[in-house]
Amino acid sequence: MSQGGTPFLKMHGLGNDFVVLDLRAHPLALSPERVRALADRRTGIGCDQLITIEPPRDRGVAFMGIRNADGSVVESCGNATRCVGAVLLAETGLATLNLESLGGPLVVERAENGLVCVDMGPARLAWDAIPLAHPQDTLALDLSVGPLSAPSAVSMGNPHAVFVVDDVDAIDLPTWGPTVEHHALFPRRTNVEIIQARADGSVRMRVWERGVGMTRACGTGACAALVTAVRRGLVPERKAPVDLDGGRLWIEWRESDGHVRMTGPATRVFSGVLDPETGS
Ligand SMILES: N[C@@H](CCC[C@H](N)C(=O)O)C(=O)O
Repeated sequence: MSQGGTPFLKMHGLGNDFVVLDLRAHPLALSPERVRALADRRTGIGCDQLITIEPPRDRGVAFMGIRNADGSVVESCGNATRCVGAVLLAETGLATLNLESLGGPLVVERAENGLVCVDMGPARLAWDAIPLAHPQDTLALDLSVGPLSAPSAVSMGNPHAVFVVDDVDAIDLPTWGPTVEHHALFPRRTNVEIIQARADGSVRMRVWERGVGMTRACGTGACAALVTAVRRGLVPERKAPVDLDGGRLWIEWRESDGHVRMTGPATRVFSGVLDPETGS
Protein backbone atom coordinates (compact mmCIF):
# COMPACT_ATOMS: atom_id res chain seq x y z
CA MET A 1 0.00 0.00 0.00
CA SER A 2 1.28 3.46 -0.90
CA GLN A 3 1.34 6.49 1.35
CA GLY A 4 -1.13 9.24 0.53
CA GLY A 5 -3.93 6.90 -0.50
CA THR A 6 -7.47 7.09 0.80
CA PRO A 7 -7.90 5.59 4.28
CA PHE A 8 -10.70 3.07 4.70
CA LEU A 9 -12.30 1.02 7.43
CA LYS A 10 -14.03 -2.31 7.01
CA MET A 11 -17.04 -2.27 9.35
CA HIS A 12 -20.35 -4.01 9.83
CA GLY A 13 -23.65 -3.65 11.63
CA LEU A 14 -25.03 -7.12 12.43
CA GLY A 15 -23.21 -8.60 9.43
CA ASN A 16 -24.40 -5.94 6.93
CA ASP A 17 -20.89 -4.92 5.90
CA PHE A 18 -19.27 -1.77 4.59
CA VAL A 19 -16.12 -0.32 3.17
CA VAL A 20 -16.02 3.15 4.75
CA LEU A 21 -13.82 5.61 2.82
CA ASP A 22 -12.74 8.75 4.63
CA LEU A 23 -12.77 11.36 1.84
CA ARG A 24 -12.50 14.41 4.12
CA ALA A 25 -8.82 14.90 3.34
CA HIS A 26 -8.59 12.59 0.31
CA PRO A 27 -11.25 13.39 -2.32
CA LEU A 28 -11.79 10.48 -4.69
CA ALA A 29 -13.98 10.15 -7.79
CA LEU A 30 -16.25 7.14 -7.38
CA SER A 31 -17.74 5.90 -10.65
CA PRO A 32 -20.28 3.04 -10.44
CA GLU A 33 -17.58 0.77 -11.98
CA ARG A 34 -15.11 1.64 -9.23
CA VAL A 35 -17.74 1.06 -6.54
CA ARG A 36 -18.58 -2.34 -8.01
CA ALA A 37 -14.87 -3.24 -8.13
CA LEU A 38 -14.30 -2.27 -4.48
CA ALA A 39 -17.48 -4.10 -3.37
CA ASP A 40 -16.63 -7.28 -5.29
CA ARG A 41 -15.99 -10.05 -2.72
CA ARG A 42 -13.71 -12.05 -5.03
CA THR A 43 -11.48 -9.33 -6.45
CA GLY A 44 -12.06 -6.21 -4.31
CA ILE A 45 -12.32 -5.55 -0.57
CA GLY A 46 -15.92 -6.77 -0.55
CA CYS A 47 -19.01 -5.21 1.03
CA ASP A 48 -22.77 -4.73 0.80
CA GLN A 49 -22.43 -0.92 0.72
CA LEU A 50 -19.60 1.51 0.03
CA ILE A 51 -19.81 4.42 2.46
CA THR A 52 -18.05 7.78 2.22
CA ILE A 53 -17.34 10.23 5.01
CA GLU A 54 -17.23 13.67 3.36
CA PRO A 55 -16.92 17.28 4.56
CA PRO A 56 -20.25 18.63 5.86
CA ARG A 57 -22.49 20.47 3.38
CA ASP A 58 -24.63 22.07 6.09
CA ARG A 59 -24.46 21.99 9.89
CA GLY A 60 -23.52 18.37 10.53
CA VAL A 61 -20.16 16.97 11.64
CA ALA A 62 -19.86 15.24 8.26
CA PHE A 63 -21.82 14.12 5.19
CA MET A 64 -22.28 10.37 4.74
CA GLY A 65 -22.51 9.10 1.15
CA ILE A 66 -23.98 5.65 0.47
CA ARG A 67 -23.60 3.40 -2.57
CA ASN A 68 -24.96 -0.10 -2.99
CA ALA A 69 -22.70 -2.92 -4.22
CA ASP A 70 -24.23 -2.49 -7.70
CA GLY A 71 -22.88 1.08 -7.82
CA SER A 72 -26.22 2.86 -7.28
CA VAL A 73 -26.26 5.95 -5.07
CA VAL A 74 -28.81 5.64 -2.23
CA GLU A 75 -30.37 7.90 0.35
CA SER A 76 -30.22 6.02 3.66
CA CYS A 77 -28.50 3.15 5.42
CA GLY A 78 -29.28 2.54 9.08
CA ASN A 79 -26.49 0.10 9.86
CA ALA A 80 -23.89 2.31 8.18
CA THR A 81 -25.19 5.32 10.10
CA ARG A 82 -24.40 3.55 13.37
CA CYS A 83 -20.94 2.60 12.04
CA VAL A 84 -20.01 6.07 10.77
CA GLY A 85 -21.63 7.55 13.88
CA ALA A 86 -19.45 5.36 16.12
CA VAL A 87 -16.32 6.48 14.26
CA LEU A 88 -17.22 10.17 14.57
CA LEU A 89 -18.35 9.88 18.21
CA ALA A 90 -14.95 8.36 19.03
CA GLU A 91 -13.09 10.94 16.94
CA THR A 92 -14.87 14.00 18.38
CA GLY A 93 -15.47 12.77 21.94
CA LEU A 94 -19.04 14.08 21.61
CA ALA A 95 -21.97 12.24 23.22
CA THR A 96 -24.29 13.17 20.38
CA LEU A 97 -23.75 14.52 16.87
CA ASN A 98 -25.52 15.41 13.64
CA LEU A 99 -24.71 13.55 10.45
CA GLU A 100 -25.90 14.58 6.99
CA SER A 101 -27.14 12.19 4.30
CA LEU A 102 -29.17 12.35 1.07
CA GLY A 103 -32.08 10.86 3.06
CA GLY A 104 -32.05 13.77 5.51
CA PRO A 105 -30.31 14.78 8.76
CA LEU A 106 -29.53 12.06 11.29
CA VAL A 107 -28.79 12.38 15.01
CA VAL A 108 -26.37 9.84 16.47
CA GLU A 109 -25.74 9.26 20.16
CA ARG A 110 -23.96 6.83 22.44
CA ALA A 111 -26.24 4.23 24.03
CA GLU A 112 -25.70 1.73 26.86
CA ASN A 113 -23.34 -1.23 26.57
CA GLY A 114 -21.31 0.31 23.72
CA LEU A 115 -24.32 0.41 21.39
CA VAL A 116 -25.14 3.34 19.13
CA CYS A 117 -28.57 5.00 18.86
CA VAL A 118 -29.67 6.90 15.74
CA ASP A 119 -32.68 9.11 15.16
CA MET A 120 -33.38 8.07 11.56
CA GLY A 121 -35.92 10.86 11.02
CA PRO A 122 -39.60 10.43 10.16
CA ALA A 123 -41.17 7.38 8.57
CA ARG A 124 -42.76 8.66 5.34
CA LEU A 125 -45.99 6.94 4.37
CA ALA A 126 -47.44 8.98 1.48
CA TRP A 127 -47.51 7.04 -1.81
CA ASP A 128 -45.41 9.65 -3.63
CA ALA A 129 -42.81 9.71 -0.85
CA ILE A 130 -42.01 5.99 -1.28
CA PRO A 131 -42.27 6.62 -4.29
CA LEU A 132 -44.95 4.46 -5.98
CA ALA A 133 -45.78 4.72 -9.67
CA HIS A 134 -49.38 5.76 -8.91
CA PRO A 135 -51.55 6.54 -5.86
CA GLN A 136 -52.29 3.59 -3.53
CA ASP A 137 -52.95 3.05 0.16
CA THR A 138 -49.46 2.34 1.51
CA LEU A 139 -50.86 0.25 4.38
CA ALA A 140 -51.66 -2.60 1.98
CA LEU A 141 -50.53 -2.28 -1.62
CA ASP A 142 -52.39 -4.00 -4.43
CA LEU A 143 -49.45 -6.29 -5.21
CA SER A 144 -48.96 -10.07 -5.17
CA VAL A 145 -45.77 -11.92 -6.07
CA GLY A 146 -45.67 -15.70 -5.52
CA PRO A 147 -46.57 -16.39 -1.86
CA LEU A 148 -46.21 -12.67 -0.95
CA SER A 149 -49.11 -10.21 -1.07
CA ALA A 150 -50.37 -6.81 0.12
CA PRO A 151 -47.12 -5.30 1.48
CA SER A 152 -47.03 -2.05 3.40
CA ALA A 153 -44.80 0.61 1.86
CA VAL A 154 -42.58 2.82 4.03
CA SER A 155 -39.87 5.32 3.15
CA MET A 156 -37.04 5.82 5.62
CA GLY A 157 -35.45 8.10 3.04
CA ASN A 158 -35.20 4.91 0.96
CA PRO A 159 -38.09 2.69 -0.20
CA HIS A 160 -39.27 -0.45 1.57
CA ALA A 161 -42.01 -2.99 0.77
CA VAL A 162 -42.81 -4.96 3.93
CA PHE A 163 -44.74 -8.23 3.66
CA VAL A 164 -46.30 -9.78 6.78
CA VAL A 165 -46.02 -13.58 6.71
CA ASP A 166 -46.62 -16.46 9.14
CA ASP A 167 -43.07 -17.84 8.95
CA VAL A 168 -40.21 -15.81 7.46
CA ASP A 169 -38.06 -18.92 7.18
CA ALA A 170 -40.61 -20.65 4.94
CA ILE A 171 -40.34 -17.99 2.20
CA ASP A 172 -37.78 -18.33 -0.61
CA LEU A 173 -36.80 -14.65 -0.50
CA PRO A 174 -33.88 -14.93 -2.99
CA THR A 175 -36.45 -16.09 -5.56
CA TRP A 176 -39.22 -13.52 -4.91
CA GLY A 177 -37.15 -10.54 -3.71
CA PRO A 178 -35.80 -9.52 -7.16
CA THR A 179 -39.30 -9.59 -8.71
CA VAL A 180 -40.59 -7.19 -6.05
CA GLU A 181 -37.44 -5.03 -6.19
CA HIS A 182 -37.92 -4.44 -9.92
CA HIS A 183 -41.75 -4.31 -9.99
CA ALA A 184 -43.19 -1.44 -12.05
CA LEU A 185 -45.03 -0.14 -8.97
CA PHE A 186 -41.63 1.03 -7.61
CA PRO A 187 -40.04 3.49 -10.08
CA ARG A 188 -36.85 3.66 -7.97
CA ARG A 189 -36.96 -0.07 -7.17
CA THR A 190 -37.42 -1.11 -3.55
CA ASN A 191 -35.93 -2.96 -0.62
CA VAL A 192 -38.03 -6.00 0.31
CA GLU A 193 -38.68 -7.19 3.87
CA ILE A 194 -40.67 -10.16 5.14
CA ILE A 195 -41.72 -9.94 8.78
CA GLN A 196 -43.40 -12.12 11.35
CA ALA A 197 -44.80 -10.91 14.67
CA ARG A 198 -43.92 -13.13 17.62
CA ALA A 199 -45.93 -13.82 20.77
CA ASP A 200 -43.25 -12.16 22.96
CA GLY A 201 -43.77 -8.80 21.22
CA SER A 202 -40.64 -9.01 19.06
CA VAL A 203 -40.54 -8.95 15.27
CA ARG A 204 -38.54 -11.38 13.11
CA MET A 205 -37.40 -10.03 9.75
CA ARG A 206 -35.47 -11.11 6.66
CA VAL A 207 -34.44 -8.77 3.88
CA TRP A 208 -33.70 -8.59 0.18
CA GLU A 209 -31.85 -5.29 -0.34
CA ARG A 210 -32.23 -3.14 -3.43
CA GLY A 211 -28.93 -3.06 -5.31
CA VAL A 212 -27.34 -5.84 -3.25
CA GLY A 213 -29.51 -8.95 -2.69
CA MET A 214 -29.80 -10.95 0.53
CA THR A 215 -28.03 -9.29 3.48
CA ARG A 216 -27.80 -10.33 7.12
CA ALA A 217 -29.36 -7.09 8.35
CA CYS A 218 -30.85 -3.80 7.17
CA GLY A 219 -31.30 -0.94 9.64
CA THR A 220 -33.77 1.09 7.60
CA GLY A 221 -35.56 -2.20 6.84
CA ALA A 222 -35.89 -2.90 10.57
CA CYS A 223 -37.34 0.63 11.03
CA ALA A 224 -39.84 -0.03 8.20
CA ALA A 225 -40.68 -3.42 9.77
CA LEU A 226 -41.52 -1.90 13.15
CA VAL A 227 -43.55 0.91 11.56
CA THR A 228 -45.53 -1.70 9.60
CA ALA A 229 -46.03 -3.86 12.71
CA VAL A 230 -47.39 -0.81 14.58
CA ARG A 231 -49.64 0.31 11.70
CA ARG A 232 -51.11 -3.19 11.47
CA GLY A 233 -51.54 -3.67 15.23
CA LEU A 234 -49.09 -6.59 15.36
CA VAL A 235 -47.07 -5.34 18.35
CA PRO A 236 -48.36 -4.10 21.73
CA GLU A 237 -46.20 -0.95 21.83
CA ARG A 238 -44.56 1.51 19.44
CA LYS A 239 -41.19 -0.04 20.25
CA ALA A 240 -39.96 -3.60 19.85
CA PRO A 241 -36.83 -5.64 19.23
CA VAL A 242 -36.42 -6.65 15.60
CA ASP A 243 -34.47 -9.87 15.03
CA LEU A 244 -32.57 -10.13 11.76
CA ASP A 245 -30.40 -12.97 10.46
CA GLY A 246 -27.37 -11.10 11.87
CA GLY A 247 -28.83 -10.23 15.29
CA ARG A 248 -31.10 -7.80 17.13
CA LEU A 249 -31.94 -4.10 16.73
CA TRP A 250 -34.18 -2.11 19.09
CA ILE A 251 -36.59 0.13 17.18
CA GLU A 252 -39.00 2.80 18.42
CA TRP A 253 -41.49 4.80 16.32
CA ARG A 254 -42.05 7.92 18.39
CA GLU A 255 -45.60 9.22 18.52
CA SER A 256 -44.57 12.81 19.31
CA ASP A 257 -42.75 13.52 16.03
CA GLY A 258 -43.10 10.36 13.93
CA HIS A 259 -39.33 9.82 14.04
CA VAL A 260 -37.88 6.31 14.18
CA ARG A 261 -35.04 5.56 16.59
CA MET A 262 -32.78 2.57 16.12
CA THR A 263 -30.27 1.16 18.62
CA GLY A 264 -27.70 -1.51 17.86
CA PRO A 265 -24.03 -2.40 17.51
CA ALA A 266 -21.34 -1.02 15.19
CA THR A 267 -18.28 -3.20 14.61
CA ARG A 268 -14.84 -2.33 13.20
CA VAL A 269 -13.17 -5.22 11.37
CA PHE A 270 -9.91 -3.80 9.95
CA SER A 271 -8.46 -0.65 8.44
CA GLY A 272 -6.30 0.07 5.40
CA VAL A 273 -5.37 2.56 2.71
CA LEU A 274 -6.44 2.41 -0.95
CA ASP A 275 -3.56 2.35 -3.39
CA PRO A 276 -3.53 5.88 -4.93
CA GLU A 277 -2.46 4.47 -8.32
CA THR A 278 -5.03 1.71 -8.71
CA GLY A 279 -7.66 2.91 -6.20
CA SER A 280 -7.99 -0.64 -4.87
N1 LIG B 1 -28.23 -1.80 4.56
C1 LIG B 1 -28.93 -0.60 4.66
C2 LIG B 1 -29.68 -0.09 3.50
C3 LIG B 1 -28.77 0.20 2.32
C4 LIG B 1 -29.45 0.83 1.13
C5 LIG B 1 -30.50 -0.05 0.49
N2 LIG B 1 -29.96 -1.24 -0.09
C6 LIG B 1 -31.24 0.78 -0.57
O1 LIG B 1 -30.97 0.60 -1.76
O2 LIG B 1 -32.08 1.60 -0.18
C7 LIG B 1 -29.49 -0.31 6.04
O3 LIG B 1 -28.90 -0.79 7.02
O4 LIG B 1 -30.43 0.46 6.15
